[in-house]
Amino acid sequence: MEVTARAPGKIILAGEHAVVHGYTAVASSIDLYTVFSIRLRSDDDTVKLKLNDIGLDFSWSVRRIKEVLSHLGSPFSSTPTSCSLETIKSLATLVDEQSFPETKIGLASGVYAFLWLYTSILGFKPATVTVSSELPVGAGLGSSAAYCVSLSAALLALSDSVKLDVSQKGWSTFNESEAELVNKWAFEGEKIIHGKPSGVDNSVSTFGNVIKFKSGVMTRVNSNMPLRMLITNTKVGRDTKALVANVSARKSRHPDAMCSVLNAIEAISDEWSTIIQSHAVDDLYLSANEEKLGELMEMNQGLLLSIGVSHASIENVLQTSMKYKLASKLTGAGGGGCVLTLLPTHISGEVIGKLVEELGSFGFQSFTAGIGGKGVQISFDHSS
Ligand SMILES: Nc1ncnc2c1ncn2[C@@H]1O[C@H](COP(=O)(O)OP(=O)(O)OP(=O)(O)O)[C@@H](O)[C@H]1O
Ligand SMILES: C[C@@](O)(CCO)CC(=O)[O-]
Ligand SMILES: [Mg+2]
Repeated sequence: MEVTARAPGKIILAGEHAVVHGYTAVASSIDLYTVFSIRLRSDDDTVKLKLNDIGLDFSWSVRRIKEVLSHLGSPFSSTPTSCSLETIKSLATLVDEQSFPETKIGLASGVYAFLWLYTSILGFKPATVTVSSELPVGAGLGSSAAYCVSLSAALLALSDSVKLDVSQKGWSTFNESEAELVNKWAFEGEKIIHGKPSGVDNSVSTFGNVIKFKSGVMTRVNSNMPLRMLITNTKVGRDTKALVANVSARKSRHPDAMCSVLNAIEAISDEWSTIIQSHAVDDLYLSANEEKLGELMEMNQGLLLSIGVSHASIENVLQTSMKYKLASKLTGAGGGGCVLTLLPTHISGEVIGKLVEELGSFGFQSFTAGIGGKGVQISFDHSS
């Protein structure tokens, strides 16, 4: 039997970085998914990992993984546990033995997260594991969270901690407490990749839709607005862990100024969630609200610039969209990656086409995605 789990990426509508420091953010899932498939094997004694998006394959013998990790007493699938620094060093040994290419070394933490979640949840069972994603990796759309959530979901589906109806056909969802367990394990994986994640990305990937997130607590937001965003990938590579660490360093150098900025960001997030929950009584009301959201995005972007996470490529997208009187902000950790441009209902397809073309002339890639769909889902294939 093969188990497949898929988890969505996300956009942060307001509040990235501030949320790491206990201030509110608002985020939404998007209909682009990361998919993990796991097939347990009895004919082989290896754990094989195929990372299709980054073109890397790994194969560890179960004996070797046990040698390095069995003292930890795994599996402990019902008790999400943090990976210690010492264990990360052991995981690095397992990865180094497979001669990780130097040029892709930034991606190694994802493999550490895989090994940690795999052995903690399933123990030492041979399997072939494959991942592929519709999300750009490391571009602000929550690829790391979608990776950790879909992996945790597939592993838990094979563990004793979750009892699913494996005869179900097609995609099915977890119940609330199972989803909570998936989310907690995914957070442990995110910690290995990010260093200090707030938990917003794994929560929105697990539960889907629009959420508000503050100090580790998620609140569902019932959005009543037809939101449309153009997502532009500047294709400038960046690393969430480094950007989050830089903001923390700036906060310790300028605690008062940073506190004011982060409070201002929280006010923007709160206003965002109030506006999208309100019911538009007519077109005039809707376009007034769209205008307000555009202004909030401009203000949020200005504050993100002030905390040092914008980038020349992001500013380029802002300037270009401004020519079309459209508001934009970075999404996710910034430093490159993706930018959101609000597409109000009145804007014509022709204008959007021109903007996309102009952004394309800089080498950027723009696309739209469905906003606010389902969270993590699971399916079982008995055909082999
Ligand atoms: N499909 C994938 N295959 C392999 N590794 C992945 C995949 N998706 C994510 N990763 C891991 O996640 C890391 C990227 O995470 P990072 O947090 O830097 O960016 P992001 O999650 O896309 O953006 P943000 O956190 O700003 O939303 C990669 O370096 C890799 O370790
Ligand atoms: C930059 C950040 O706020 C959002 C990344 O999508 C980090 C986090 O919340 O973990
Ligand atoms: Mg991430």
